[in-house]
Amino acid sequence: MIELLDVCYVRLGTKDIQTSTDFATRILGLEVSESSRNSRHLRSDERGHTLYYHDGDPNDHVVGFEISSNDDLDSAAATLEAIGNEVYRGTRDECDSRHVRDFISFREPSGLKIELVVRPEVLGKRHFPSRDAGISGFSHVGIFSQDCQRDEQFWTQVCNARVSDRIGDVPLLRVNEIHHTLALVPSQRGGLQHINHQVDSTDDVMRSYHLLKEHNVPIVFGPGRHPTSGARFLYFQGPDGMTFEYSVGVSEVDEETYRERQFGFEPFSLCMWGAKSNLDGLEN
Ligand SMILES: O=C(O)c1cccc(O)c1O
Ligand SMILES: [Fe+2]
Repeated sequence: MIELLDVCYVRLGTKDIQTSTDFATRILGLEVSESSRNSRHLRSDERGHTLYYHDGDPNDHVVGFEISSNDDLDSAAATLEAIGNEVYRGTRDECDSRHVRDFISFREPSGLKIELVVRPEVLGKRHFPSRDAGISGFSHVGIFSQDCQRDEQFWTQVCNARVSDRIGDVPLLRVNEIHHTLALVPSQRGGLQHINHQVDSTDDVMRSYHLLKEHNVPIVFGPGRHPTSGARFLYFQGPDGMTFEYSVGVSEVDEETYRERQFGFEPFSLCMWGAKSNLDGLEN
């Protein structure tokens, strides 16, 4: 079994690196930690980077997960190859550009590229974002799934993820004590559905709601509250059509006593305040 410790970064291609950087710093509230002609590393917490933009195809998405050691990386590679996945080992240069000791990559069943990473860099220097959005860190991703039941099996049976809740057949999956690190959202396509950052307070969610509207950033869903994790949330659209979420108050799970719950596939399962969802794959 592959043991995922946490999600550690997202890598996104973009047709316009400057527009994407401006959005990430001036609107979303991240900090540029490294910059080259065709790429930006962006910080949201103590980690060296949690989002990476590079010149390229906006449909090129990668999600990185941390695992604990090189031994675990070798056994993960063997596990994935044994079930028919092609596994790629990162070169020294590729590891250096990610600020990780080692990584492998493969494609999950719906086609999204996943990197399993050992020893991602943490910085002693305090995170100092360019806009005070109240971000406390990168927390979870939604990924599109062409077959939620098949993909849930992959994540739970190969990668040791656990189901915290299901909304219809949409599983919210945890890899540690946080309610979910991964959500599988039905779609014909693969790739990333949304990128979540936690903020400090409901005030931060509401302050951003007004700021985003002032800047004509499309609001996709919210403000609202998820009955599943308990988080107050706001979803909005960033560059290249990517959806970003701010949320606060996501619950933690006691592994010994928690039992997964089944929510109906209906609007109040997504928002207990009654907001209507325009989320791709979760419209109501
Ligand atoms: O936080 C949640 O519970 C949640 C539920 C549905 C979809 C999401 O993106 C979520 O973050
Ligand atoms: Fe989310």
